[in-house]
Amino acid sequence: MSLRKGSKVWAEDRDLAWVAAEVVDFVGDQVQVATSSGNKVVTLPVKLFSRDEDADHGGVDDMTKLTYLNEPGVLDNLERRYTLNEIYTYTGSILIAVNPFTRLPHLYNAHMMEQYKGAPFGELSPHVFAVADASYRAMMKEARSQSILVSGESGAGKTETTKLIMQYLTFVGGRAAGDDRTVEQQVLESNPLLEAFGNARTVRNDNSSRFGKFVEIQFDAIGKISGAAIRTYLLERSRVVQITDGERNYHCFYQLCASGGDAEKYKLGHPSHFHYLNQSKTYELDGVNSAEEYMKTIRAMDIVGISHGEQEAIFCILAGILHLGNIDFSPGQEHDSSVIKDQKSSFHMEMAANLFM
Ligand SMILES: Nc1ncnc2c1ncn2[C@@H]1O[C@H](COP(=O)(O)OP(=O)(O)OP(=O)(O)O)[C@@H](O)[C@H]1O
Repeated sequence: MSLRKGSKVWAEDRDLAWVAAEVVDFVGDQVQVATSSGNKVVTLPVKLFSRDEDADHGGVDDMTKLTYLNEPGVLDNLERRYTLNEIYTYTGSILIAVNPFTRLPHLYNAHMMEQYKGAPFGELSPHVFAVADASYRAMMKEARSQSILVSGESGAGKTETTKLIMQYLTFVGGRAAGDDRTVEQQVLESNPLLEAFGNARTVRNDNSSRFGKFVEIQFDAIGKISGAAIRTYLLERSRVVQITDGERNYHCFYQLCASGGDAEKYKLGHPSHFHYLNQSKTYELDGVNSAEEYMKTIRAMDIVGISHGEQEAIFCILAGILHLGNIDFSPGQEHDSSVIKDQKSSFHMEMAANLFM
């Protein structure tokens, strides 16, 4: 990059990451810049990046249209768009989504899905439906499987984005609604189910997926959904027995504790009574009712075809785990031996043993 007095640049900033600046002088092999925040900074030329002073106020919808494709330019463009609630931006065929942390229902309704259906990629505003549609069309045209990779740091919005992609694909590949247990309904209901058993509150995300997943949706020759398979990877198992303050165990445990009759049946109560849940004092999630979530989990199990017998077996295991966590031991008479500590521990041991039978 060739610099001269008056060159518009981006300079590093400890608080803002990057700040707009202008070259005012040269000091030996260093450059002095005046930043938009009113500071004068002396730095090496390699630490400065060209800045487009005439950048569109609202940003550009594809990063490839930026005059200078550098990190500060990209971040500035995303910020300009985000301020206007434009959370999606392309970089060629890649879609960048910035988490809005607020519901934007107008972006995802049936009307929007209809709009993106069959529209050439890039013709409409950047959108996750456009990516899903492009892969659906490519599959139909080339008769070959397509993959969509969703990546980002924790809390970036991968789970929500994946659900939107699945929603769109079931929209374009669904059949006229019949009963509740169509393949597309089963595909969609797999989400609340996986989230109940594999998602938990972390310090970064109230609904953090603690596993990876590969979702496969199969289509027939005319583009209708014919089947689906979901493979999960690397569930964070240690969370079942150990959680840090501010975080939670898997949602399913709190749901079962709030289930009313079922909780009584398994001799459960408030999460604060169970060691595997009370290591953290966070029991509730903002805007989430565990009893209602329990009903949703049961409904999802029904729809994906988990029998009532299997459901009961699953809940017995969950309750058994909670009881198991409440068993305490104390040193026994013999060297290196242990005995059940007290009546309470005996009760939980008996419960766990019965539930695991
Ligand atoms: N498109 C969106 N519209 C509205 N809210 C969103 C959107 N994407 C993400 N969010 C919000 O951000 C939260 C975190 O998103 P999400 O769980 O999808 O992140 P993630 O990348 O899957 O995180 P993790 O890796 O921890 O599982 C969601 O619970 C939701 O509140």
